[in-house]
Amino acid sequence: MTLCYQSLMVSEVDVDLIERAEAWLTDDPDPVSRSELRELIDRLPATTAELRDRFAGPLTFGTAGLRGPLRAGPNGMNLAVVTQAAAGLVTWLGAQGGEGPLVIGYDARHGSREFAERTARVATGAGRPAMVMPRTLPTPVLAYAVRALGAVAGVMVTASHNPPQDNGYKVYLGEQLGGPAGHGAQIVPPADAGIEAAIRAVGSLAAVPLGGPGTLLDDKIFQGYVRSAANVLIEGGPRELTIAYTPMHGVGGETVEAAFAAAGFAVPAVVADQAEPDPEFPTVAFPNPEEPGAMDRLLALAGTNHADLAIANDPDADRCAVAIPVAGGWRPLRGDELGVLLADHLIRRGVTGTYATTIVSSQLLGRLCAARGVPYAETLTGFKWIVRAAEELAFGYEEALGYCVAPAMVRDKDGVTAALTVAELAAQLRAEGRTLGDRLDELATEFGVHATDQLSVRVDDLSEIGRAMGRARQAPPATLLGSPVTEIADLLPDNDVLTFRTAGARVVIRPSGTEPKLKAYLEVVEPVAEGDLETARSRAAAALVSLRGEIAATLGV
Ligand SMILES: O=P([O-])(O)O[C@H]1O[C@H](COP(=O)(O)O)[C@@H](O)[C@H](O)[C@H]1O
Ligand SMILES: [Mg+2]
Repeated sequence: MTLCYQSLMVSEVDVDLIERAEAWLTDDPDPVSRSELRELIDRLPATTAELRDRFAGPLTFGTAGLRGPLRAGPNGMNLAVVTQAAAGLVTWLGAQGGEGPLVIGYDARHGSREFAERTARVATGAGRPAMVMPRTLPTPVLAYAVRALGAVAGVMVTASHNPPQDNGYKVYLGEQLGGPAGHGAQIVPPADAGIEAAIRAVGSLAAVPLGGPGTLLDDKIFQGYVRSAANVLIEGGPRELTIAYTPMHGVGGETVEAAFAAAGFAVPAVVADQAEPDPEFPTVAFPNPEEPGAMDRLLALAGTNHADLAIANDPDADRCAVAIPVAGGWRPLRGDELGVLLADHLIRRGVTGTYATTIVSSQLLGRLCAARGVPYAETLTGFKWIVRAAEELAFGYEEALGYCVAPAMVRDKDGVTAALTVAELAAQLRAEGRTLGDRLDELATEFGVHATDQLSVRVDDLSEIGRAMGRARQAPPATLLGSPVTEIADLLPDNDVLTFRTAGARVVIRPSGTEPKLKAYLEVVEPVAEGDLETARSRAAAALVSLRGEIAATLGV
């Protein structure tokens, strides 16, 4: 290859970079990506940093699959990367002796459908049957389909709640390769590393055979999901409830409406300008119900309608956020609050099996389970771990607004069945003249106020996260909120997770596996003296504010 790019200014490293970029470009099946890279090369050295970033490494399976910005090169989501990922996946499935079809779903993001179709053609090209979802549908419908269709594996093209410029690739295994607890769950080690190795071993993309489009699934899969979702609830229970809902410009709307109708609820009022899928997510800064302001339109609608409950899904509808009416407005529940409400509800309903959450979620679930004598388990962050906590899983949740209320139906978090179950609980309480807030008060009085918060730092430069973690490791706090730190637990080298504990507080710090963010999960526990919940709540709230400041100082952020 002749290199003539302003040779005086191009260093040795850049020569290597240009060679890699040229090689990738030549093999890239997408003309738009090719011209994007060509332009970056042509504009060197001004584009050195950008080009380096594009080739900094391949995307890897993080907390929830491959995820990254839509852009050309190995460190982005594009047709070349998807072709390679699909080819690696089907090779690995074959090498493992996996039998059965690959089922493929997609959300409404830019590129999602094209990536799903490409995945199907790579599968059929390798002789593996492919089944493609009939239209844009929620992630939990794909996770359901992996189980319901006896698939060898599943792929969901989605970047969930990430910004519009991102996309991603979630991979699920069927029972044969995933085992009973991993049947229809997202991949974990060693499968993820095995698949990554197979992806790296894919040679020229031009040599990857492309077959037909696979089988387009009909509406039966959707109807099957809706029926099963409605069956998660107790038939004939109270259904009187006014609900406001938003799919947040994502794909949850149709499924939620159908599931609520099938379960006997009145169809929720939907935020009109967020009802249809829109890859630009035009009315929200980030389409993530955890982000400030994302639920504003929902809460306005809930207020106008005098709703009992406001529910939001994230754009791929595997998360569920809930807000409840309080004096003078609406209060979004934290994931930990809804998690313990749902667990408490299922325990009362007599649902047996293990109740699970993650090490970054509230400690209240463990205390509730101990008091009620039900099995409890804790796992690393991510639903791929939660659902494997036990084969006989009753329920799993994580603080990041994820809930699995029906593990025999969907072995992943499911924002639709979670919405139905919280509606069932709210309707039941309403029939008794009580509210979700009342149940939270009872639980806090019994177990103490478990107040949680998250310090989340978004970075432009990923190395900032490593530096902040380094500072916390080198100079951990001796005290927090005036109490001695009694335990420092570091999960390195296996997991980049650091925990500090005092008598009344716990802090867990880790980098996000899905976004360029550092996350510190804060919890303070404040006993309720003589039934004075208000005092305990305000103490806990003040303590959280101080703890946030102390941890920010420890991290230097
Ligand atoms: O994006 P989703 O809705 O699929 O959610 C994904 O990301 C969340 C945040 O992960 P992290 O803290 O590593 O960014 C995880 O808790 C969740 O289990 C995972 O499925
Ligand atoms: Mg999601």
